[in-house]
Amino acid sequence: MPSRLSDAFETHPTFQHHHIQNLDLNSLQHLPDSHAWASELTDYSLSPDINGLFNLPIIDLNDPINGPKHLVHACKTWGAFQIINHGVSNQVVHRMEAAAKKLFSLPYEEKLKAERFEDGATGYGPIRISSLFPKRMWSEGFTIVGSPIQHARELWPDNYTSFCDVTEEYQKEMKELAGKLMWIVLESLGITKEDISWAGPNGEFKDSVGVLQLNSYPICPDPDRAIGIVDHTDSSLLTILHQSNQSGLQVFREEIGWVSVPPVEGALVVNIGDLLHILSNGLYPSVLHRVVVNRDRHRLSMAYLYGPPNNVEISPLSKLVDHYHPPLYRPVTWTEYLGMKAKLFYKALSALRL
Ligand SMILES: C=C1C[C@]23C[C@H]1CC[C@H]2[C@@]12CCC[C@@](C)(C(=O)O1)[C@H]2[C@@H]3C(=O)O
Ligand SMILES: O=C(O)CCC(=O)C(=O)O
Ligand SMILES: [Fe+2]
Repeated sequence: MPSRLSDAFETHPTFQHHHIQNLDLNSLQHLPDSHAWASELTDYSLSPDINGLFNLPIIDLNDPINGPKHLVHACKTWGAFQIINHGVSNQVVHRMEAAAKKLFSLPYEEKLKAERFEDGATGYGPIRISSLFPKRMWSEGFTIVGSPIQHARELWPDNYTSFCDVTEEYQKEMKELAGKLMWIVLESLGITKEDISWAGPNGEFKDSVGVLQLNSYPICPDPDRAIGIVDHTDSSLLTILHQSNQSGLQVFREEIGWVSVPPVEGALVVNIGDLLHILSNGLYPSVLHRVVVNRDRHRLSMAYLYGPPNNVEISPLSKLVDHYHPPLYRPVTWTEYLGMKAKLFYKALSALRL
């Protein structure tokens, strides 16, 4: 039985296709065939005037009256929302953003020194799911599970501590906010601290695990035929996302389509992931989202994927289950679920259906 999150990466390595070469996206004048997706991908974006009719709800965490009301609606219909007054200082976010920019603007050969291994968790490279697709995505990633010290040493032998300090500070802030958000979301379902033993005696989610995913989307010579990150749901309980001041993120709404989420200065985007979908017995479904790229401006994002402690089995909360609402999913640990996702991808959640 795997017990650490990184075991999921060792037991389920994702192999890169031999026929797709590693390319430095930042230097390409034309879209190579390896990155050219069928054009139906980006065709489905809403036109700007229609998109303006559908706005991802913005929730003020300091508003005890309207906040919770908007939250329930957002969780049920969008699977995502933006938050303001979240308590994370702008400085911390901007320090992390600057560190990420510094990393991605290194020469390609330098970045490869910090490459993520096929069976590893931390490091530079295409996102983990990219090997499941015949085409490459127009993005570079840097995944951080725990401390990035070994990889930072490769990149900046004489000055690796500053990158580590900034990520540590950011992860700490994110973990605290994620715990806070968990209770806001859970309380909206009528769940209290007694209902979740793994949250710890004070409900502080001390042993919960977070993964920091930095994403860079270089300027793209042919954005209509490329995709930054293909449509997916996150495996997390919830994900806290900072997007730099450049649009690109889209969330899928049934009967509407792909809605763009314009960046709001100082706001963070929250996505519901598959594990919260399971925990809420499907009441709060995980959100399908993707990233489109553009011709003029580089884009950066930082996603904090928050999950339960390793070894904790997530299953529909008993308070949400009764004779009329039978449990829809069988119990699963995050590690086990990541392994399923690496094999089944879109079908991973339904494979857990009872
Ligand atoms: C703990 C996680 C969760 C991962 C895999 C692993 C490390 C990085 C996460 C992401 C981040 C980018 C999208 C995604 C789909 C990907 O390819 O890598 C995510 C995936 C998941 O949510 O399933
Ligand atoms: O870049 C973004 O806005 C989204 C990134 C994302 O979906 C992820 O890292 O899981
Ligand atoms: Fe995502």
